[in-house]
Amino acid sequence: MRLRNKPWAKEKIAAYPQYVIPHPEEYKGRWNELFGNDHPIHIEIGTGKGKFITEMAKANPNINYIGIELYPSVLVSALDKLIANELPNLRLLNVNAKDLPNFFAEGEIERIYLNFSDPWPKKRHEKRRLTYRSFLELYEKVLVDEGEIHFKTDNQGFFEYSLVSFSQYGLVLTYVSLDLHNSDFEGNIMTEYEEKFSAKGNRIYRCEVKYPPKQRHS
Ligand SMILES: C[S@@+](CC[C@H](N)C(=O)[O-])C[C@H]1O[C@@H](n2cnc3c(N)ncnc32)[C@H](O)[C@@H]1O
Repeated sequence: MRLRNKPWAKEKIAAYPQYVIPHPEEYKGRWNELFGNDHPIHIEIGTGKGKFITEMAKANPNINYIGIELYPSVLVSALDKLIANELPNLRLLNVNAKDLPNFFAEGEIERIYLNFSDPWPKKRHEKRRLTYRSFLELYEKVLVDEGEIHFKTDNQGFFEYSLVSFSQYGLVLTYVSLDLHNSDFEGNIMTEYEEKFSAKGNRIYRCEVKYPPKQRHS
């Protein structure tokens, strides 16, 4: 995707190492030193242009947020929002989620947000879906005991697939809405894709799942 890898985007990201952390592996196990506190860390995978994570960070100063996005040309919009807001509890990473355990220690993350992840509808692309089993394994490596995934999408097929994938992995469903914008869920923060799809009249699906307690060794 040449369009998504424009050099100007990489240059802009490189100019703000205080916001888009250039070598995140150096902070593995000590992200709270970077934030300067022991607040819980929530990450969004596929943060896109950053509306959700920026608004979440503004609304919840006692939670540290990290937005993870693969494409520099998309992440620059999230960076612009962070520059404009100077939020001490938000940082961005220009990395691939498949490398998460290189950047975070076991139990370092409390919650993962997956918002409007690419559905990859073709069966042969199943392994690329961010709710595929191998990703659930990666998330488990970095999450706290009984860590959570909060997931929303407008794609019914992808939502149903993800519920099955979560269940087969042993995750416990703690919340589900089959029509988020017509539910009693309070405090929803819309993402860029959510605004676009709901304006078209698409229904939004949302769920929360948590990992079962980790095995304790005596
Ligand atoms: C459909 S967009 C949704 C963006 C945003 N969450 C929203 O709701 O507006 C999905 C985003 O996930 C990013 N993405 C997909 N796979 C990823 C991965 N393995 N690691 C990091 N980002 C990824 C894509 O580059 C894209 O920006």
